[in-house]
Amino acid sequence: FIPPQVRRFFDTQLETCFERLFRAFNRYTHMEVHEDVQGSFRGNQMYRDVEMYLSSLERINESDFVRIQRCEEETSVTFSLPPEETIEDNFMGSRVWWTYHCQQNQDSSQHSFFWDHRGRREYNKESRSFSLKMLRADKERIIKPYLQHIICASKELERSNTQRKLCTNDKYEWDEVELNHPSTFDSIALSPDLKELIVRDLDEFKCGETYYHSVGRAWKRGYLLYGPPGTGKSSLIAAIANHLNYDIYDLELTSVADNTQLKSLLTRTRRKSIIVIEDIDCSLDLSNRSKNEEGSPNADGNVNMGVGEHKNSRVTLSGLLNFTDGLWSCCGEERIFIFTTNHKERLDPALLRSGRMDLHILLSYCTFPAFKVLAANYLGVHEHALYPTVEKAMQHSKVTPAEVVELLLTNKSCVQVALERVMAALDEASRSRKNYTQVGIFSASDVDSYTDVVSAVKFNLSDIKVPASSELEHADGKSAVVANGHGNTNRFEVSNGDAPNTYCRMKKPKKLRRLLMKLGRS
Ligand SMILES: Nc1ncnc2c1ncn2[C@@H]1O[C@H](COP(=O)(O)OP(=O)(O)OP(=O)(O)O)[C@@H](O)[C@H]1O
Ligand SMILES: [Mg+2]
Repeated sequence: FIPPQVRRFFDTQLETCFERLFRAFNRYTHMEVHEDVQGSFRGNQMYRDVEMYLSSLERINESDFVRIQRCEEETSVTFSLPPEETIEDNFMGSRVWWTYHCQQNQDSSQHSFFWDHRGRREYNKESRSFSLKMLRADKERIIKPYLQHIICASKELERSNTQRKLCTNDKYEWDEVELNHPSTFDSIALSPDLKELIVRDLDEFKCGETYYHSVGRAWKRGYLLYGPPGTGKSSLIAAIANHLNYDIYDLELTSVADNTQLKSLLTRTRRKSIIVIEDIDCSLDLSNRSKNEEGSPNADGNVNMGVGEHKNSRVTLSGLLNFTDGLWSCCGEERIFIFTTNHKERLDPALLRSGRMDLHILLSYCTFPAFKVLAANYLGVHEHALYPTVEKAMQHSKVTPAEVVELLLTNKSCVQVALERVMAALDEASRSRKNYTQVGIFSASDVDSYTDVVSAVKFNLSDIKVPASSELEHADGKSAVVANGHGNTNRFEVSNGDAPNTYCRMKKPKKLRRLLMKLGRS
């Protein structure tokens, strides 16, 4: 007998009342994440994030019911929830529960569709969703950071599932190959303190997004790796890339024509990447910013900054500085710059300052702890009767890890022989260090390549600058001889256009002088 309008009014009122009553007693709140989004072909990204995040939770393995799947070409299996199963998660001290729902769509007009890999329209006959349950009291505090945490975790998981790249530049383009370098922090021989320092620094950097932004800095870090050849600089770069799961951009500065090209290349690097410039002192004349900026105009009115064999390159030091810590450094986030060199003293202080090269890492000759790592990796031995002798020899003598590796590798079938070979190499190195002096010969014809020493020789003999710890032995307006005390070759060669600087090791400097005079005459 009640008219429908009145009934409807009471119905809704009653419903609202019951709802309020029910909510007042319900401690939990629920949220839903559906796979499909109306009007979007690409579906709900948050659904995919949740799906990936939940499959990574360790607790999923402990569930009574789980789905196991493996895609073609994948080596690992993934776990997921079957319909109506619930999994618990903890975040910021609170518990939350996720349940997976899957319903058959009865009405075909409700079928959403997606495009398959052949570009065909496929219909979803199921509607899938996750529901999230948490305490009402926790909602305001945790919901935003929790969802953000899921997004970050799923991005990281997606990234770790995709193949990393090693890219190198060809003028404006990056060419990519798969990065499969096996070097890791376990395989690389470094002193334990140094290893710990680097790993800690990398981990802090990786989790430092909020911190970097809060202090107003671009989220990037610079490392300078320096030291003699064969001490593991390139291997360390690969280990860093493997540790962080980043791509490597190996920037070949000598094939970059100018700063515009450099800008174009660097702005097209992806985030989570390491930008490497190997042997930076050889890539370009980066020793002096003021000298570069005042470079002499060439025929087409441009300033030619390159030297020696790289005359075509017009990348300037300031162009590079701008990217490493300047206005352009904020283009692209989460990037690490790594420069390597065998001669740190040749680099401009502007390049070395904190903010550009934040950490200067010296990779030097093999120390005993580093040797033990190599011996464990290559020979599988952790202790040996010869170890104390090797340790003692290493305090007085220098061999590079590359030399040690070679000896261990070629004698891996017999530990005793391998260790004896290493001892012999140490012995040889210590004897030759006592007897020889290394000299560098710089020819006047190579005035472009070795500007500091050579142009001084050519133009003003009294102005010759030699690197610290080196000694000028001889200068005659055509060539200069500089001795620096540690040698790595016992050949004697006279420099020419193809070999602009040549080092030789001589037992008797007097004999060298006589030889030079003879060469001068001929
Ligand atoms: N610290 C190290 N730990 C393990 N292996 C090393 C180490 N240093 C060198 N090696 C071995 O020696 C070889 C040469 O090392 P790497 O190319 O990393 O040296 P580098 O310092 O980059 O030399 P260069 O200055 O000539 O480029 C590598 O194949 C690697 O196996
Ligand atoms: Mg190298």
